[in-house]
Amino acid sequence: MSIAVVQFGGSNCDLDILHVLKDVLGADAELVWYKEENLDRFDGIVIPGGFSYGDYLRAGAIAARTPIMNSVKKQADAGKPVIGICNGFQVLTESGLLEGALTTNNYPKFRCEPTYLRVETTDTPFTSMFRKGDILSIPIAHMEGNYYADEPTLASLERNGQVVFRYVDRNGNATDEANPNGSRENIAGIVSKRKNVLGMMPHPERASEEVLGSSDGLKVFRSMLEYISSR
Ligand SMILES: NC(=O)CC[C@H](N)C(=O)O
Repeated sequence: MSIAVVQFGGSNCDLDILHVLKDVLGADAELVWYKEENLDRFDGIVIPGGFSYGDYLRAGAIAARTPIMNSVKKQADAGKPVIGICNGFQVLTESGLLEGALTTNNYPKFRCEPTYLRVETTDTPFTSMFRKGDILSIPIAHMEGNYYADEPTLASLERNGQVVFRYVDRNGNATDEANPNGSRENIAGIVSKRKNVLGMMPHPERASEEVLGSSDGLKVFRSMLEYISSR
């Protein structure tokens, strides 16, 4: 089993993801440069956070048009699991692999802070090891993390069980105060209709070891690895 960690010019969470996959979880993973056009040899893909191409135009807009994204789409169509974290989530919406868009935070500054997330569904390759309603402590670090989708899209995401994480307070309530960026319905992460593509703004790789203050994010990667083994 091998996981591809995609690298664009300006990615900056790539090595953190690699560390978690290889050193913390003992998985086989490697960095793959954005010019790569064939990802057939990989069983899963992670698109890490960062500032790909300086966030010019819109965060993720240029990365979405690089050669590797055609191969990411091909692998997603084949049912392989794909996770986009923060800038990776932005790349996935810009590529059309996920619905909606990430817009500028309602308070238009870069925000880097711990958040609480509620697990809304365990019926995905990325959350099977959680329990529904689990409250996780996972930090955010972004300026364009304000999730937007129109009403019909929000309704269908809800109906299909595609909303995976919501921003909540420490008691698990999805209040306005707990929403760090103005995301519609406190949405912090969604999956594709087929559920094998996850986008989330918070950084599970920054909450994957106790020494970092939380290891709540680790089960996202462990769930993905288990899903790959069971395919
Ligand atoms: N940490 C990140 O991936 C940041 C994402 C993006 N550059 C933003 O600020 O919105």
